[in-house]
Amino acid sequence: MTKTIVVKIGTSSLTQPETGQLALSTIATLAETLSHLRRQGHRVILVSSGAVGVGCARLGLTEKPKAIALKQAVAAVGQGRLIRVYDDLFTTLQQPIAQVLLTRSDLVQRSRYLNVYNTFKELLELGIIPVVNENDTVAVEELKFGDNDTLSALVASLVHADWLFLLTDVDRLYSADPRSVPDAQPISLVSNIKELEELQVQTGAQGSQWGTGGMVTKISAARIATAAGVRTVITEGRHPSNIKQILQGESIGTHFEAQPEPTSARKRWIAYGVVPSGRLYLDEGAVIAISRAGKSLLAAGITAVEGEFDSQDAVQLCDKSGKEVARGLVNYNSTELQKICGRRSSEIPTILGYEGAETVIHRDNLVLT
Ligand SMILES: Nc1ncnc2c1ncn2[C@@H]1O[C@H](COP(=O)(O)OP(=O)(O)O)[C@@H](O)[C@H]1O
Ligand SMILES: N[C@@H](CCC(=O)OP(=O)(O)O)C(=O)O
Repeated sequence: MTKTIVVKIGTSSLTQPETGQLALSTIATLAETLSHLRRQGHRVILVSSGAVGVGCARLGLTEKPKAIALKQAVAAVGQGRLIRVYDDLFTTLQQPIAQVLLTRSDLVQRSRYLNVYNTFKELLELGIIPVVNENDTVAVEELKFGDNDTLSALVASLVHADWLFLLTDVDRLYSADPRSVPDAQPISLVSNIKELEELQVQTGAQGSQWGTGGMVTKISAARIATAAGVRTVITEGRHPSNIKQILQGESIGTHFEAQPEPTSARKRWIAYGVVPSGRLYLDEGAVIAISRAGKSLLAAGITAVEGEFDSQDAVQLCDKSGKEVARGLVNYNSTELQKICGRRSSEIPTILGYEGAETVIHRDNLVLT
């Protein structure tokens, strides 16, 4: 049966750790594996990191630049090199590819989000493998995916993928970073992401020398993808052909099972596509009403409003400790909400001088995070 498969490969697998030069045999095997999957009729998307790493190697830099402008310039050098190598390899295998560079702002506006979706759909229908990366050269700090684990999960969610493979420089997830904790225990299956809290998995804050985010961003990517119904696997990038074996049922790497009832595409866009422009703090009753009873948010349950936003913008909904519990699109702007928070719906027309919406966030526009 045809499956939609998103494969993300990190810098640590694409480059040789000692020299920073391209790991050509890995990239060639990856191209062979993905072309093979295409020939079997699967729809394949590659999310490839490496622009900064490859750019550094090209320019003889021995570590990742910290200054943003330099990093953006280096990425521009590296992305060109990277796509050239991919195109040569895939062309040798008669497999057409396309370069898709995205920024966070491409997913913020619903119309642009749908546009990106349509482009992917068209490319996949044409039998092309899109090679995706963040457009590092133009991305601004406030509107960045920041890491390609998150980007690949958002792409997998957008295209309703069946599988997301996160290829990295460890063979699977461990109970702690195996580099610093030699007796860390391997984890093969995560049926529910909440299990990881119970298992007290340690992920450290950083990745390898050239990587971004380490295991933390892979787990948060698995959370986004599995909530969208995408089975996610963390496995070793050095052996991309493992993907074929995994698809045949072999237990390689760490598998995160997809949630049985994925949230709707529109709610996923609210949760992960849009960037929230403010925060609403809720009292306990409101938290229970929206999270357990699936109710809409009313002004009475809001204790404080933070940030400036317009009606229909996205905001975070937080409990009294500041922990985010949900996100949603508001029916009032921040000035109006400052006036009506904590007040009953029947009082709103008198306070504002006009009839407003009955709810602050309708449950159709509200998603638990
Ligand atoms: N619990 C853990 N299990 C496995 N690896 C971990 C864990 N915690 C931290 N890591 C580290 O995460 C690194 C992979 O992340 P990263 O360097 O960002 O890779 P990539 O470039 O593939 O995105 C591994 O090299 C490993 O040292
Ligand atoms: N977009 C950046 C990669 C960011 C990133 O997540 O890197 P990695 O942790 O190696 O997957 C680049 O192409 O260099």
